[in-house]
Amino acid sequence: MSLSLEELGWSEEFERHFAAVNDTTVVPARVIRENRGEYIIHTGKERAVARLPGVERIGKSDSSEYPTVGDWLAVEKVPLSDDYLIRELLPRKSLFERKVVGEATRHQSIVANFDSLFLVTGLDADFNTSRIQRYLSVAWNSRAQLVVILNKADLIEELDEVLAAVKEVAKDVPVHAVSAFDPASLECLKQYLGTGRTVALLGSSGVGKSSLTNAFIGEDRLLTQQNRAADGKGRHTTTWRELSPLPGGGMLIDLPGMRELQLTGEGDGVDKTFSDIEELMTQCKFRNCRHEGEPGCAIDKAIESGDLAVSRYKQYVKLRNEQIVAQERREARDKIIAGRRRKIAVKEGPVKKKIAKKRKQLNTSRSYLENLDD
Ligand SMILES: Nc1nc2c(ncn2[C@@H]2O[C@H](COP(=O)(O)OP(=O)(O)OP(=O)(O)O)[C@@H](O)[C@H]2O)c(=O)[nH]1
Ligand SMILES: [Zn+2]
Repeated sequence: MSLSLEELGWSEEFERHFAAVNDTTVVPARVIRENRGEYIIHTGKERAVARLPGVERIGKSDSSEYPTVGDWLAVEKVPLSDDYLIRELLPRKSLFERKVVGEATRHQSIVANFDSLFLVTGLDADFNTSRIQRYLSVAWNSRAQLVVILNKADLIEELDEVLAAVKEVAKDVPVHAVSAFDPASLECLKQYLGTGRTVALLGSSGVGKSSLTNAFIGEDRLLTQQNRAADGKGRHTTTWRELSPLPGGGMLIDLPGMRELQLTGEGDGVDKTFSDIEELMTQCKFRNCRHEGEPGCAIDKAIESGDLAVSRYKQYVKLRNEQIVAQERREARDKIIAGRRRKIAVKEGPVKKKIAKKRKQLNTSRSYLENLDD
């Protein structure tokens, strides 16, 4: 299938980056799928396979240095072959990464260069606002427009109540209640789509991402592509994820369902998701306030007056603590890597001090929190 570069999401920004590569043997291409180090790209003219040169396949300290779905590349045709060689990874305008399951600190890039990230949850028995807060915290610094999507709106009666509760935690992030089975309800999402725009869907397994994708792409087309992907290399793919063009313009990708999204300790947006609480903390009378009922504690006062919900505060402390632990692990790992690279001892003092300081700021003890009534 032929698609113009603009339809694939090309823009002046990438044009500039591409021009800087300054190599007449390369053409631009977008990664639409990744398969264990093999990339399916689209050049605007054709779909093809692209690979990294042998020497670059290993040895990068962070996986975000490798191309991922959504990336724009400068690629060069391999002589006497249909394949391409990856010459350059163009700078990204947005990136979403997550922690690799089972490994404390390694990151995995998931998708790049998307304009909007749909954080999808289902309005069924599993629904809770804490998960939305977690998703917002993890995704905040992806540099894309975040949108909270409440799917399965057909299942509940007290929709207004739930919407109000979600808007409360989402602050300035738009919230839409939809049903994948009701096309009219999806109209409100068209504003994020259209030619050149890329949308990524993120959410736990079962929230209805595939159903939404089907609704946007059109079931027939998705099935056709799925078959092609499965038989293309004779491989069966269990997790389906490919950047797909939409009939109405724009590109969409359904990210694999994740059980629990974890903070990475770098660039997390807990502070931004809970900016009201961070702001309050600066107003406590004592700079080293533990927020455990000390005189002049602004948190205490806000809880008392009902301006701050205890549940919101508890969720904040939980996510911040998680972030600090992730950060410690990350810093320890970075130190080991740096030490190995330079083969010299790394001074630990300053890092430890920094962590100790951060810890102190969040000293509200577990027992104190547990005794606060929601
Ligand atoms: N009532 C209702 N059910 C829905 C809606 N959207 C999806 N479902 C159902 O929810 C279940 C899960 O939907 P999927 O689209 O497979 O969910 P998913 O998020 O893609 O799940 P994974 O593929 O595991 O990541 C299916 O039984 C769907 O039929 C909706 O808007 N309303
Ligand atoms: Zn305080």
